[in-house]
Amino acid sequence: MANRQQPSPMPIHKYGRYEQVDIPDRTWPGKRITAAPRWLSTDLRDGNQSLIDPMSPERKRRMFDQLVKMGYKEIEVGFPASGQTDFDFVRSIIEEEGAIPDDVTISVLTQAREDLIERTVESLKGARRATVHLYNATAPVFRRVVFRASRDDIKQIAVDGTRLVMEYAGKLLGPETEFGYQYSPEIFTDTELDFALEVCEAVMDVWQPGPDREIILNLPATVERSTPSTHADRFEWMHRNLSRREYVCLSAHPHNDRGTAVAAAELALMAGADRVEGCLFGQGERTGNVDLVTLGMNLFSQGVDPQIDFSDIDEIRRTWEYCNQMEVHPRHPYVGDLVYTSFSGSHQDAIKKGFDAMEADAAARGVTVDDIEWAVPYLPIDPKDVGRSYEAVIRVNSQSGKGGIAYVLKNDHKLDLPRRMQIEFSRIIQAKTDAEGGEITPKDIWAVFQDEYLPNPDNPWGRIQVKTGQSTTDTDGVDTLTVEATVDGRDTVLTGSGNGPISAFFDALHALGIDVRLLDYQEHTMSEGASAQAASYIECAIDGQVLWGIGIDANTTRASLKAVVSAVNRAAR
Ligand SMILES: CC(=O)SCCNC(=O)CCNC(=O)[C@H](O)C(C)(C)COP(=O)(O)OP(=O)(O)OC[C@H]1O[C@@H](n2cnc3c(N)ncnc32)[C@H](O)[C@@H]1OP(=O)(O)O
Ligand SMILES: CC(C)C(=O)C(=O)O
Ligand SMILES: [Mg+2]
Repeated sequence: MANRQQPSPMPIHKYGRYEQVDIPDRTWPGKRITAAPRWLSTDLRDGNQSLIDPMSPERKRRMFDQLVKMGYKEIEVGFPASGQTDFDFVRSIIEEEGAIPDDVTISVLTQAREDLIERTVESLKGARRATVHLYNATAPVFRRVVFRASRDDIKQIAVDGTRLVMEYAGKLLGPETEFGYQYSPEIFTDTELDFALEVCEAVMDVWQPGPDREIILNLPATVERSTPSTHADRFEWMHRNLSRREYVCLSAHPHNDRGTAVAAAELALMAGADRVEGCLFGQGERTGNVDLVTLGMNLFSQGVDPQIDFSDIDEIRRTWEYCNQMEVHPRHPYVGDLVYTSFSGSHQDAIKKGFDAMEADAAARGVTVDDIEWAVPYLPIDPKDVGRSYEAVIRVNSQSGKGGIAYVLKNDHKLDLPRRMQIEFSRIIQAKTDAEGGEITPKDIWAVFQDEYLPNPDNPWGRIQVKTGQSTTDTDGVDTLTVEATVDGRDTVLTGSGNGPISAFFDALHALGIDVRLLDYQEHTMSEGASAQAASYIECAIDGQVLWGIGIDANTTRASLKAVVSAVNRAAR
């Protein structure tokens, strides 16, 4: 197979490759995620620190309440030593009775510097459950460029930091606080694995994890620099090699620099991680942290409970947009304006068939569509489950086909057009979208449909308007029909006979010189109850043309006569 790509002028010599992990008996590729991990939202820390205008206390509070409402039990609420705003925010939620539910742990981040650690621990006084999260970068470039220090010096920063956290927690926090500890070897993804392990072990030697004394070891992809598979290999390696593993909560913190943070988080879970840190809608430094909404919804779409409530995704999004002063992209998974919308014909056709099949399957089993497995093509989840309506599912433009248009008519107007009529009407819409470009709204589709097939009260047209019709059947089964109508503007009484009302009407129309032959006829009720309307569809050959007509009436005979008139009027239009 030929590949005609040519070398580019890009300066590729500037970049090295990431290290692969020698782990030939890796197990993660065969694993599945069958339960939700522990989640930590870092919207108020990693998310907040990357905003042009960090959240005001009021915005922070809105975001915090939203996260609690959704069900997050671990929330990183800030970097209290960064300044008064974060410190005061942490104090405000601790001091306000009931602001932090008893089962929610708040967490705060600090560098491994004594003055910062003291201030950080101080911010947590009186908290019910709190974790201090300490980090220092461990990767070679950071050792050389940022800290200008050896491996041992870097390990010592982590060890000393851990000891200081414990000392200040002992001094400043009372017994009312269930105190936890988290350590992150920042830039884990570029750190030599043996060194990352060495630092984590040294930190554990200080913290002494054991029964009822876990340690959270968070291995951040501070800058995402490898494929998700290598990220997973690194997690599996740490998972296998860490001592005291049963007391370690192994946590992933993927960033999205290569656009694969979600995959990296999922593969890390398959490789042994217990917990994921991220932000709603992928907010965070540079390209963002891993998107907690996508991760949670990915689980949901596989029938795994994310243990987070996404049922009103638009409310979550509105709060997020207000707090971050940013907008969610229209293509953002599960939430963007366009993600449950299909414009293209073959997609719309499949979606319509999918909805129809769901209804039929549910009816056959005597249950509702919500009781059976979701199986609508092109829609990975039921939009209703996140509070979206079906209205936007199908939108029509020049890329659309009959299925989409038929879906709009069925969904909005309860008209289930026969297949050949769908084709006929879609050509009419196609001509309009080709001529005018852009999207045609459901309202416009309906206006075109009414004008084309139904007596349009705003713009009446056509040779014939039926007023009343009466048929009688004699003992031989011959129907005689009398129709009061306006023909070419004059009131007229038409009569005819045949083996049913439709053929009797055709007979009457022959008297006007109209040659009609029936090709197909279908009808259905549009609603239930006393005021139920019926829709009749008729396909006729009229003076050499093949055309559809539709009639809507509470009486099925009148509906069929109107359908004939619709087709006849169209033939003469
Ligand atoms: C990957 C991440 O997201 S990490 C979190 C990053 N978030 C933030 O930084 C937001 C909050 N930070 C801040 O407000 C400020 O950085 C402060 C108040 C904490 C500290 O400010 P400053 O005292 O001015 O220090 P600055 O931020 O410039 O830090 C640089 C110094 O800290 C050292 N340092 C950086 N990280 C760490 C660490 N984790 N532990 C110990 N020392 C560290 C650097 O080597 C440098 O030291 P040097 O001055 O001796 O060269
Ligand atoms: C502080 C750490 C966990 C971090 O945000 C990162 O490394 O990305
Ligand atoms: Mg981060």
